[in-house]
Amino acid sequence: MLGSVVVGVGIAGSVRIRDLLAPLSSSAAEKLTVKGFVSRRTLPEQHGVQQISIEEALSRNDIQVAFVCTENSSHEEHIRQFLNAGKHVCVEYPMALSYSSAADLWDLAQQKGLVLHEEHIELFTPDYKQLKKDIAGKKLEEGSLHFTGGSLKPDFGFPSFSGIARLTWLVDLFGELTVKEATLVEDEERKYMKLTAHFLTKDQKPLTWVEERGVGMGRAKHIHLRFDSCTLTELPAGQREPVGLFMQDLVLFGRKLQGEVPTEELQAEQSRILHCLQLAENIQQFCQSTAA
Ligand SMILES: NC(=O)C1=CN([C@@H]2O[C@H](COP(=O)(O)OP(=O)(O)OC[C@H]3O[C@@H](n4cnc5c(N)ncnc54)[C@H](O)[C@@H]3O)[C@@H](O)[C@H]2O)C=CC1
Ligand SMILES: C=CC1=C(C)/C(=C/c2[nH]c(/C=C3N=C(/C=C4\NC(=O)C(C)=C4C=C)C(C)=C\3CCC(=O)O)c(CCC(=O)O)c2C)NC1=O
Repeated sequence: MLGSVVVGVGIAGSVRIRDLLAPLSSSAAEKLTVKGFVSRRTLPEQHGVQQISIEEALSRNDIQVAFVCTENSSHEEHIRQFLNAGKHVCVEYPMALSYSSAADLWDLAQQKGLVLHEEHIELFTPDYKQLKKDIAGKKLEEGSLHFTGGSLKPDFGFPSFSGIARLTWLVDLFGELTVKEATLVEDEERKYMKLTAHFLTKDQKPLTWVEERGVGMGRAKHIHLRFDSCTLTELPAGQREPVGLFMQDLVLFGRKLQGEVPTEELQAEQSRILHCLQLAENIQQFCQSTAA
């Protein structure tokens, strides 16, 4: 059994505590237990789990794993602390707010012989799984993905990083991309922002990503994907699954801890994650150079 600590008790951290207390039976998630949680606030017990200090979490021998569920701006620092203390880390996406930080963290995990796992629940959603099946083997001519959602606090980072899940979809579906242009429109008073990024695929086909957030905007994704044989204008509705998204991620992390995930799969995942973070950084640079 591996003892774990959950750092940051917001939406994601609370789900992690709940899932660790009731792991999917007969899965690798059952190898994890929860020993405590860390928060900047003083909180009561969460489902019988007690608050501990970060120092205790870092030093206790019965804690071998940390779940980093805080705002994005503090992920890097928390990951570094726990890896340096010899603990495996599962972090909610994005692992860092720059490409070079992420690459450094990965080197550190490798040096220490520890698992560093970045959660990507967007790849487990029924709609995504169905979309991926539906377009398998088709040749993209051009496409767009438009996300809308409520406004985020500033410590979630530049929108190409907080929206890394949309980039992950595009890269997982269409392979490596090149950023051609990106712009950001912001209205701080209205807490509104719209990021538009233009990419080319390896086959030189154009793809557009729009990430739009504002107070009261509903969480939604709109697609327009034109292939050689057909055009998709709506996300397919996938079959709802009995196992929750964060639980599916927990099982994957558990399998990594057990050494059950093949090296090629780990390497492909790491390349995808680093490529997405590189794209996020390129987008940020484009936006900042046009803003200057
Ligand atoms: N909510 C969701 O469905 C999903 C969230 N994520 C990721 O999960 C992470 C957290 O997001 P949410 O839970 O939605 O945000 P949230 O705002 O609900 O929670 C963040 C929590 O971390 C706490 N925190 C911040 N700094 C801390 C520190 N130094 N020590 C201890 N606690 C600290 C805050 O008080 C807050 O409760 C983000 O990285 C996000 O990208 C990823 C996928 C889905
Ligand atoms: C209701 C308020 C609500 C909040 C505050 C919320 C926050 C929230 N959801 C996220 C992702 C996500 N959130 C969900 C799904 C949910 N997440 C949930 O909290 C709930 C109730 C669902 C409903 C099933 C999914 C699937 C992702 C992954 C990215 C995606 O595919 O959109 C993220 C990470 C950044 C991002 O990708 O946008 C945040 C901060 N989600 C919400 O729905």
